[in-house]
Amino acid sequence: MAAPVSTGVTASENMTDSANGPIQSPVDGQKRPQFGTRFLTDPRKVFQHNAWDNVEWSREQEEAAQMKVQENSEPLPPEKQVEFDSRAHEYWNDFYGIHENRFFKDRHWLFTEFPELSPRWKTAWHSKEGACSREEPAQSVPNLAVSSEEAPAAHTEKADFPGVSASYRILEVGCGVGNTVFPILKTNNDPGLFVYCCDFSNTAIDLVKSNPEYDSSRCHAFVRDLSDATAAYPVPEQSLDVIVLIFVLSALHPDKMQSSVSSLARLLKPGGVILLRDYGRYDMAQLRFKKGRCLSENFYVRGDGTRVYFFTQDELHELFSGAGLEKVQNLVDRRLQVNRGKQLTMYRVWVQCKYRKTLTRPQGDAAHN
Ligand SMILES: C[S@@+](CC[C@H](N)C(=O)[O-])C[C@H]1O[C@@H](n2cnc3c(N)ncnc32)[C@H](O)[C@@H]1O
Repeated sequence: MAAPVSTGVTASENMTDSANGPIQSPVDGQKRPQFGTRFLTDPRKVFQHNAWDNVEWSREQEEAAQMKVQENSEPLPPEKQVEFDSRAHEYWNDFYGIHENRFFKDRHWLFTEFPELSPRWKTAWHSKEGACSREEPAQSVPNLAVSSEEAPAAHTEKADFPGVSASYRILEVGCGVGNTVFPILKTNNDPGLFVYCCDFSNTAIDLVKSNPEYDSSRCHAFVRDLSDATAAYPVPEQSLDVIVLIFVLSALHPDKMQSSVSSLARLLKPGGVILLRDYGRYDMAQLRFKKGRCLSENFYVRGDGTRVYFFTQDELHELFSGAGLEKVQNLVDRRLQVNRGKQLTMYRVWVQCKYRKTLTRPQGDAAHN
């Protein structure tokens, strides 16, 4: 079944439901309790529901997608590429100027998929598989990560460090207007929590700061270009427990992804994790790009000037392991969305990753054995 084709894709069309579709996949043996309830076993019944979980792709479907991408892989000329790169933040400013905070919806899946954002979560390293343990309450878990006091203040003076007394620090990069940040602040009432969030769109950050739920005693929003690996963050290296990347890495030029991920990895405490959810290869949004929108392989510019890359699991693994992080989770989430009225089928593909900074265990610490 072919994905529907539209003309003149803009960020708003292209990203509809991108982050809101429930996630299901039993990949990696991870238990994912909320999702995975509806499987399409009889293709004749496809229009009986709005969505199907964990959809298998046939080889023919994969090959057809590959061919469609191939047909539309002629890159735009270099001067256009440079313009889209140098003015990237302006295109996003325009996007938020138009949509303000009405576009991206809050995510109900956030805490089931990423319990690291929930209250009482601590970076824990003692589960048998070596993966983060979501069940362990904070009190029973040795917090092996270095504290902010011990962490080297590489980029910032301690006096300038918002949230210096916090015991759990989350940074969201590419936070937009706060559709992840505000649910975290609302749901996670841990008094030790501090949330940093940044975006290179100053329009988006102004909207975050003007939100009545913005509380500067618990949160610090700032403008920052992720792709500028030399620019400073207002936190010391090795001071963050969690970094969240939701549909943002895909907006960067592929050449800048590795240095960007590596600069983020330096901010993580040993034991800290990067959580990512982003577009997967052959997602409907990729297949519906028209000719003349391709920038380089699997990288496109939308009608409104914003850009998007479509990842494979392997590429993300390379990026995170290239930054010295180890895999906790790397899965692909394939979902079939159905427009019953128009009898359209839409194959969505997302990738979800958790990568952590290896813990360097202090010598002679029995708690770690
Ligand atoms: C698809 S939106 C996702 C927004 C938000 N994470 C969400 O899911 O609601 C991508 C966001 O990344 C931001 N962004 C794109 N490139 C960026 C960069 N180089 N540095 C920082 N933010 C960037 C955009 O301004 C936009 O807010």
